[in-house]
Amino acid sequence: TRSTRPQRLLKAVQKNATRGDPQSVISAIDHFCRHSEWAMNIGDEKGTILDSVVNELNPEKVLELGTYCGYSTVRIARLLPPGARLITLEFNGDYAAIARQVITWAGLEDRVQLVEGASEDWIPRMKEHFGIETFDLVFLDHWKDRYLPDTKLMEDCGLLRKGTVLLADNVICPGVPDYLQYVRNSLSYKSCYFKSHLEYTKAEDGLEKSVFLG
Ligand SMILES: CCCNc1ncnc2c1ncn2[C@@H]1O[C@H](/C=C/CNC(=O)c2cc(-c3ccc(F)cc3)cc(O)c2O)[C@@H](O)[C@H]1O
Ligand SMILES: [Mg+2]
Repeated sequence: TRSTRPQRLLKAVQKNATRGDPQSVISAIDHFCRHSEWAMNIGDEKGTILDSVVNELNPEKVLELGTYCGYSTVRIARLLPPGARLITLEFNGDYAAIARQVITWAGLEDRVQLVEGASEDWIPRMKEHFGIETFDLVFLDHWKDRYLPDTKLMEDCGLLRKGTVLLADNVICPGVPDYLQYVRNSLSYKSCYFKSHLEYTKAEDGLEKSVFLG
């Protein structure tokens, strides 16, 4: 049967990227998505905004919701100090299998914990299962109608501390209106919008950075 797009993306990484070189993995995926097949990675333009937020925060504990093929996982993990940890949640087994191989090709498996499961099942288990008290950074890039319920769940589970940053992809395209309204109007967040473009296109999209005020 025909291969899937994530399988073809992985092949492109294994063909064009150097093992242990995260930047070459990022470039190989961006080249594949620009010249072969579009895929819903954050991409190079929004990716540089993600990079700047990670570099500014220097986070020890990072949570990613929605791994997909592991592109943003590699972007984040490559900037983390060796002692830091990135937990990424992915409930589609096929995507998780691809992402594991992309992360390993980049040589970042020691900093990344990919959990195959749904965010709503695993957010409540972060403390007892991973010994995580609070996160320094959360990157939201999963189903758009899940950003708001999962944010409220993280609040309820005490996973956010004063200063925790939520960074959300796609706040314009496909859009997350209920989430945006919440973080922009809640007294518990200081929110700002980083205007950019939908990955590999000229369409407008952007990231919303929201600091939890406790
Ligand atoms: C139980 C559901 C909620 N919990 C979840 N827990 C764990 N993983 C979850 C997940 N939801 C979804 N996922 C996974 O996240 C990923 C989903 C991402 C959804 N992203 C998008 O729809 C998206 C879509 C676009 C897009 C934009 C324009 C367009 F014309 C077409 C698509 C661009 C993006 O950057 C996107 O991120 C998948 O790998 C999925 O299996
Ligand atoms: Mg996205």
